[in-house]
Amino acid sequence: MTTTVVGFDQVTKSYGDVRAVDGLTLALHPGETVALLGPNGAGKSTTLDLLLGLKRPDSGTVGLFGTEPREAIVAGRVGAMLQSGGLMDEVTVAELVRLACDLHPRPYPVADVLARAGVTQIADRRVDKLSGGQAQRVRFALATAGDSDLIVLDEPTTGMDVTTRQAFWATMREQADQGRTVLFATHYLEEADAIADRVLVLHRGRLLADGTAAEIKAKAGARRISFDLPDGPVDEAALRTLPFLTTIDVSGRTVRLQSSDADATVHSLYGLGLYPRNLEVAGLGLEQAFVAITTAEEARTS
Ligand SMILES: Nc1ncnc2c1ncn2[C@@H]1O[C@H](COP(=O)(O)OP(=O)(O)OP(=O)(O)O)[C@@H](O)[C@H]1O
Repeated sequence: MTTTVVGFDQVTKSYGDVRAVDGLTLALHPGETVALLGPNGAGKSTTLDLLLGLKRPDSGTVGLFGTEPREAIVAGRVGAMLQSGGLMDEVTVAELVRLACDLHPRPYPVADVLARAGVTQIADRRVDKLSGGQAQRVRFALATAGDSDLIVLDEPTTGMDVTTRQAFWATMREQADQGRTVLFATHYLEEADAIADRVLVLHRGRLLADGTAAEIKAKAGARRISFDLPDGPVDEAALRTLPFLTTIDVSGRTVRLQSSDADATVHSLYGLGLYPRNLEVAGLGLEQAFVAITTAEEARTS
């Protein structure tokens, strides 16, 4: 019995000159909820396609539960919700979900699958007549038609309204609490921050960061500083001389900075003879940390 759910070993995949996945080594374990982040074109979808056996690596190996991806998928160990997953025309939601249940070696009752995905009310609608958010819910139903050990989701909440999104993540949490591994690619960093217990940051097909959201924020190293300067006009040029500054934004008398050494920056602020009011120093959010890490990598590699 292996405890590695997903194993990538030195995996490379190119499209012509574009190296979409570049020497990726990675192991995911049971019960982990893992967010896959990265700018457009970072290789997220290609990584998921490789994992699902939809594409073959040029070199390296991809394993699911210690076997070939296709073997694990045929055994029903993986439920997937892909961005591109077109839904069949001219069938109803219930018919499509029933088909997915029929194909799964360990199916759940159709009524339960419909209810969990919140599509019971639209079970008799044709799938080609659904709104974008409704179609996403149906894809979610298809990914959870049976008892799978790994659930793979590519930008699952795109087009979902707030309530649907919250219900969706509550269901995914239940799945992880029951020991399943959930892997999702997203551009919603606040979702990754709230849901994932492990965050992977991909950049040009390489793994740039791998850790908890807190570790990724710490890795970015920077902190946010904000304050008001109520006395006299704000001398932005003087502020730009502050040490360890990474960004500066002046709006009226309010100044927002990012610094890689907040203590030193604030010390120098007083050194400039300024008297900041409402001074706040805080860590970066995951979104800002993500931007800081990927921007630094762009600068390093270009
Ligand atoms: N079928 C293909 N043919 C040629 N190039 C491709 C193909 N699929 C992807 N690419 C290229 O490979 C790189 C990685 O693409 P991929 O779709 O995996 O990234 P992504 O991180 O999922 O991006 P996004 O966030 O925009 O969905 C990109 O440069 C993309 O243009």
